[in-house]
Amino acid sequence: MVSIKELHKKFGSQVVLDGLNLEIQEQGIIAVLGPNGSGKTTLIKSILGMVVPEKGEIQINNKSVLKRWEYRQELDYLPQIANFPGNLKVQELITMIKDLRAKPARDQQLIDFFGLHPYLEKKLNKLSGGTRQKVNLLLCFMFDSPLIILDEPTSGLDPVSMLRLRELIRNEKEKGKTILITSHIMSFVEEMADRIVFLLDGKIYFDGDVCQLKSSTGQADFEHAIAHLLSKDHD
Ligand SMILES: Nc1ncnc2c1ncn2[C@@H]1O[C@H](COP(=O)(O)OP(=O)(O)OP(=O)(O)O)[C@@H](O)[C@H]1O
Repeated sequence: MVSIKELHKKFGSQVVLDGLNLEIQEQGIIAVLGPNGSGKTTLIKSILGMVVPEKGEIQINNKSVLKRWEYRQELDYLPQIANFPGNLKVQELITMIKDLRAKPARDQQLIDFFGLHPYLEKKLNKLSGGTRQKVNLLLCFMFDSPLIILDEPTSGLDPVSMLRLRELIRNEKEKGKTILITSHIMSFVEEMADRIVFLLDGKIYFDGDVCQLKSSTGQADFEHAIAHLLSKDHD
């Protein structure tokens, strides 16, 4: 589904991606982890065509994505920070995104699911951070694309909403989708991820499941295993 070969990206003199290779051919949940600034968002934005790499190749469904935008119709994206105009009302935003994408949408179902009815006529800049995130999740999940990319989906959510999000992601996985997630919430990653991809020094430093991560780092619990990988950053 996603094939990335020898991807290089610099910002000025700062090398962020340094010949990164990644193959995602399976369905399920893939967590992209790494220290702050390791390039997770840059990798995601490269897949989306929002960051243009200097070198390398990204293919989705065996087609190169560079300067071809149609493939975006087949993916749903939750940005880390969504900057919509603050004076738009929630319902106006939902309608605008539906008009732009022109695909069938299950907005009503997700409005019920996240309890967003009381906020539909409120302006975005009047919402709490968590409610705004629920709106962002609705915008992402209301279309039915086979590839879903979630940059920090848990951001600002209370425990009940976190449970809802887990349920939503699991349902999408059961439909046979591929879901790429970045998160700093390790309990969430441990519970949800089928595969962990850990970025360090512009490359994939670890690629495997939670059990393999624990055994390869010699750590019994997940947070310590991740901390062990992070400590390599300072060697
Ligand atoms: N548009 C840009 N211009 C200049 N530098 C950038 C730009 N985008 C990202 N960077 C730099 O590239 C590096 C990687 O950033 P990126 O956001 O991909 O990291 P990340 O792994 O997602 O970090 P975090 O865990 O903090 O979200 C950082 O040092 C960042 O400052």
